[in-house]
Amino acid sequence: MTTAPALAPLVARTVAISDPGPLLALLPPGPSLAWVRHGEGLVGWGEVLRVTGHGESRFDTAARTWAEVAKRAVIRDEVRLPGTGPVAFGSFAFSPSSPDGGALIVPEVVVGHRGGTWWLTTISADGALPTPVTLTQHERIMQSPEGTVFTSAREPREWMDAVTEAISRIKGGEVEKVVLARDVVARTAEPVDPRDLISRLANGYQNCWTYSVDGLVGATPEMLVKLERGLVTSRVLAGTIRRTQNDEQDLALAASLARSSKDLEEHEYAVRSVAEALAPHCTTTNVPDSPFVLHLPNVMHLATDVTAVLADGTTSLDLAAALHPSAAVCGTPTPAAAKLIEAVEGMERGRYAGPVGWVDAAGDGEWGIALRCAQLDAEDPHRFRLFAGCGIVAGSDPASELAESEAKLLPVKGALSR
Ligand SMILES: C=C(O[C@@H]1C=C(C(=O)O)C=C[C@H]1O)C(=O)O
Repeated sequence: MTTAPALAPLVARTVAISDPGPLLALLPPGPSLAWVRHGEGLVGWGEVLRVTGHGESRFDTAARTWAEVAKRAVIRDEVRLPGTGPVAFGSFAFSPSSPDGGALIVPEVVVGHRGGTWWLTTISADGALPTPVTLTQHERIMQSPEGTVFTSAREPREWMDAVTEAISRIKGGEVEKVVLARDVVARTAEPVDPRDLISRLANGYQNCWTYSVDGLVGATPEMLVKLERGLVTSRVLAGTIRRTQNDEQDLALAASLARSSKDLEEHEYAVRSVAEALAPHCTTTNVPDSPFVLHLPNVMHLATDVTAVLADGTTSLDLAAALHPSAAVCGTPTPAAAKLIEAVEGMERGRYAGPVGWVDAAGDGEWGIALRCAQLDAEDPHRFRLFAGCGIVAGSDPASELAESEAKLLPVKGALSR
C-alpha cells in the first residue's frame, strides 16, 4: 500500500468474464469496497494505493493525484465501459474541519457488472503484472442479529431544542434552510461482518446505491453526480414523508407530499443549488418543472433528476467537489447554513453526508451522498455510528423532524437488529 502517487505506474488489466454470481457475495474477508444497485455496479478488495486529503483541499488533492496516477497508468482494457480499467473508490468528510478528510482507495481486484457484461480488473502498483485471482462466492448471513442496543448520542429532547433554535434563526433571516442531523450508536451482541450488513442493505433497499468505502457502509437514495461519457445526472432529494406500510394511505401521503408547500420549498432550494453548481461546467442543464415522489421502503422523498451535458474536461470527482455540500444536506445559503450547523448540531458528521463513490481513469464515475449509513468502528466490530438528518425551514416542527430522522435511521437499524 502506498500513500502518495506510486513511483511505479499502476498496471491494470480488465477482462470480460462470465457471470460470477452476485457481486456482493464475491467480497472476501477484510475491508470491502462496493457500489451496487439492482445487482449492478462494482465491488473491490485489496488496496494497492491510497490517496488522502484534508481540509478545504481534500477533494482537490485527491482529484489531482488521481488524474496524475490515471495518466501514468499502463492499462489493458478489453471491455471499455465506464468503470473498467483502474478505478478508485472514495469517501470524503462533510466538513473541511473534520479530522476524517477524504480518501481514494485503489483496490487490487475489481469485479463489475453492467447490463449483460461482467468484468474483472486486476491492478498492481509496483510496476509488475497484476496477480491473477480466482473468484469465490461467500455465503452471507441475511438475518439481522438479535440483542442490538441503540443509544442516541444526544438526548432526542436536546436535538429538538437545536431544531427549535434553528427555526427561530431561520425566522430571524439568518438562513432560509438548514439541515440538522443526529447520530445514534449501535452496539451489537455479537461482532458483525460488514459484508453481511452491506448485503442486507442492498437486499432491502434495491432502489438505493449500496456502498462500502473505508468502513462507511450505507444505502443512499441520493446521487450527487454521475458522469458517463459527457452526460451528467444528479438525483436531488429533499422533502420527506414516512411510510405507513398501508399502500392506500401511502398513496394519499405521496399526493400530500407533492403538494406540501413546506416540502416543495425545501426541495426547490436543493435543486437550485445543484443546477447552479453544475452550470459553470455544462452546456445544457435540464431541470424538470416539478419533482416526482420516490417511494422507498421506509420513506418517500420529493425527487428531481437533473441532467446536463459536460462542457469541459471536469471529472466526476471534480463535479462532486463542486456540488458538495448541496442544500439537501447543508442548507441555503450554503456558508451561513454550514455555520449554523457548526453552531447548533452538536456533533462531528465525519463522512456522513459527504460524497461517496468511485471514479475511473477517464474521470467517469458515480458519487452519491453518504446517507442512511453506518460508520464502522475500526477497533470494535460490535460498534457502529448511525446518522440521519432533516431539512429545516421556517414551517418545520421539531417533533415531526425527530420522527423523520427515526424513519431515515430504519434501513441501517433494521440491518443491525431483528
Ligand atoms: C439528510 C438526510 O437526507 C436528506 C434530507 C431530506 C429531507 O430533509 O427531506 C431528504 C433526503 C436527503 O436529501 C439523511 O438521510 O440523513
